[in-house]
Amino acid sequence: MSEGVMTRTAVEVAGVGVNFGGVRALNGVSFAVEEGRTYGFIGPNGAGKTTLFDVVTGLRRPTAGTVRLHGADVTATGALGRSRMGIRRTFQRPQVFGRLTVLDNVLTALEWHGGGGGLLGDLLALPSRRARERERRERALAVLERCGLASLAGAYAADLPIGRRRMVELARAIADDPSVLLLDEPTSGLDADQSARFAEVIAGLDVTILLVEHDVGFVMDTCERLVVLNLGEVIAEGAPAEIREDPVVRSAYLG
Ligand SMILES: Nc1ncnc2c1ncn2[C@@H]1O[C@H](COP(=O)(O)OP(=O)(O)OP(=O)(O)O)[C@@H](O)[C@H]1O
Repeated sequence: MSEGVMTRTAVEVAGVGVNFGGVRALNGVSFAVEEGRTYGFIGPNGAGKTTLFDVVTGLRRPTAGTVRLHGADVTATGALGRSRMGIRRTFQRPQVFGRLTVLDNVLTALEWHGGGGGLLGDLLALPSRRARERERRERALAVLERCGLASLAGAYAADLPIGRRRMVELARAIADDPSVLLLDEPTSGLDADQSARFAEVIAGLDVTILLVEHDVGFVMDTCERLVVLNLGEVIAEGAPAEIREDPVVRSAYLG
């Protein structure tokens, strides 16, 4: 980023804490992710990465601290409200609608934008309604193409192996141009080709990305900045090359 160019913050977490009974899953966690950047969150099992994603997406209310999305304080805003602000997420275990086809999984993401005319529009099969449906379908098919899923459009999501289900989940998450995308262990269960495709798809998006990943090679290649968590606290933040050399990170995580 050249000097004088204004950068805006997409996600800002300040002093966040989460307690589960006696367990401090997060403690005093702070960081800010600039718009359009890709940040990786790494750390050993139980470091608090998924809990942090739950806090950012509104699935869990922190016991301390604040969360800002595009500058607005959303600490008290639920997951649906944050979703309306353009935040999307994929999960450690891919969440797809197993009884829907791959195409319908993606269409569900576009459905809520409204089709014009409501129920009456459906009953009367208004031309505006049909045009809108066609537009959505084309858009969904384009996303499937981009994710290498075009030939599977008619397959039921439940019948797909995990790598494909991950791609379906990604396709659904990016279908309506989110502003912030959180990916929880996106390459888990993917083979090398699928991981490369995944990296290619997300590199082509105009979106702020936060990703949790155990595949250190993938993280180092994909992310512009890394935040390292250990026992619920941020122990380092920096560019991948700096993190690789950080002695504290090496002893806690990289070995
Ligand atoms: N619902 C819960 N109830 C009680 N403790 C929990 C709950 N969820 C997480 N924890 C605890 O909080 C800590 C952080 O867990 P979290 O799943 O966020 O870590 P993580 O970094 O995502 O781990 P992993 O890499 O294994 O997915 C752990 O000690 C975990 O056991």
